[in-house]
Amino acid sequence: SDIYCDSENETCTRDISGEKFIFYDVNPPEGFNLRRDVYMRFAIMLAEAKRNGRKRNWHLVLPPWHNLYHWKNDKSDPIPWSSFFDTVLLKSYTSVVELHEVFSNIQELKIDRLYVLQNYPNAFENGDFTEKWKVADTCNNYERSFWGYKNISVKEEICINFQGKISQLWDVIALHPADKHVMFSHGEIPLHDTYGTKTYWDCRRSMVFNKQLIEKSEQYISKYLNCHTKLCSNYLSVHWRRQDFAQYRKNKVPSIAGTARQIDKAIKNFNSYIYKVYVATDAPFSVLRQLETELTYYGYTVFYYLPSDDDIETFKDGGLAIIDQIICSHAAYFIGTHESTFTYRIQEEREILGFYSTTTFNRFCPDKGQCEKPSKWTIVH
Ligand SMILES: C[C@@H]1O[C@H](OP(=O)(O)OP(=O)(O)OC[C@H]2O[C@@H](n3cnc4c(=O)[nH]c(N)nc43)[C@H](O)[C@@H]2O)[C@@H](O)[C@H](O)[C@@H]1O
Repeated sequence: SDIYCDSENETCTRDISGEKFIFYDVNPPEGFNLRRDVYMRFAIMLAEAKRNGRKRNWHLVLPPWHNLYHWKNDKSDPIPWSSFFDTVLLKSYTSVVELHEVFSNIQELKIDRLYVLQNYPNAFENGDFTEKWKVADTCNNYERSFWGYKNISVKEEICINFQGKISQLWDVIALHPADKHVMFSHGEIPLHDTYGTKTYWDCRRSMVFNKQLIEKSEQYISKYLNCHTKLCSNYLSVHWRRQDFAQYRKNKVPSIAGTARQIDKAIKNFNSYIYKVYVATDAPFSVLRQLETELTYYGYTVFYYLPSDDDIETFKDGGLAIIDQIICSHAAYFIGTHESTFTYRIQEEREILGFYSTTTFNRFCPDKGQCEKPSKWTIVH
């Protein structure tokens, strides 16, 4: 009803004059996989309101991937969500738009209100964590980058101390009911209304990777790992997070020899006919080769995805990480890294694929000391 076509020029445009948009941004050092969770919080907030017949004219703007701290190769242009995800499926979950789509009708964007979210100085005032928000007296510095877009500006900035569930943001938005473009910075501060519920998983299932990434990963699985189904039975996969984890969490992650030992033990306990190990890692190549040597000693053949220059150009750091995640998610058995959101997203993917959760919620332990079992976030249909 809001689409107007000009039959002479054979063009159609959408009248967006009555439409309203939520923009959000995330703390710069946060990585790709936490950002995916932050997206879900906003998408669910909007979807749930719409499910209750409210906020029909509201849309969520997908913040482009720009200047991610871990993505050394992708520092220039903002990357749209379609480079990584099937946006048709994202849109089927709730009304989301890419930022470049917002600019299909306008040259410049003035955001009515930018709410800079910030934590309360003491989250447990009086010993309790209570949900609350208020306009803050003092503001933390927030550097506006607008994902590299030079034609975005803000009419007014308001700092909000915030703690608790994301749906409270509707009350914040209600401070200025006439606003059409509202932005939240530090989108990671508000929490999910419910975690691990059907609502969570309905949204999670709509986050399907794009076709090129799926095809590339499936080609690898078929060609090198010799598996031609979704639930492979002939290889084990690991997400071996190193870099800052190996440096700053020494007592939480295993040594290289310890890693190989744990992989061997897991295979012997699970299915001793497996002899292929797929390693997804952010470790430097020399360290990966050391792990390979250890695993070869145990009799395993080690696989990893080494992108060509063309692959790097096409898929970018984000796509290469996703290819690793997809290959891990199809393995007969998976071992991940404790407290890594990269690992969590693989575990979710495996839940969606239908693996037994005993093959999924496994973690590397430190060589010595305590090793509590990983939490199990099993799927709800
Ligand atoms: C402790 C926190 O951990 C958080 O990391 P964590 O949850 O593992 O998960 P991510 O934030 O996604 O990891 C950061 C980035 O590291 C690369 N990376 C990590 N593991 C792999 C892998 O197996 N393969 C490939 N190709 N790339 C990998 C990838 O670019 C990913 O976007 C950090 O984002 C935070 O800054 C903080 O350091």
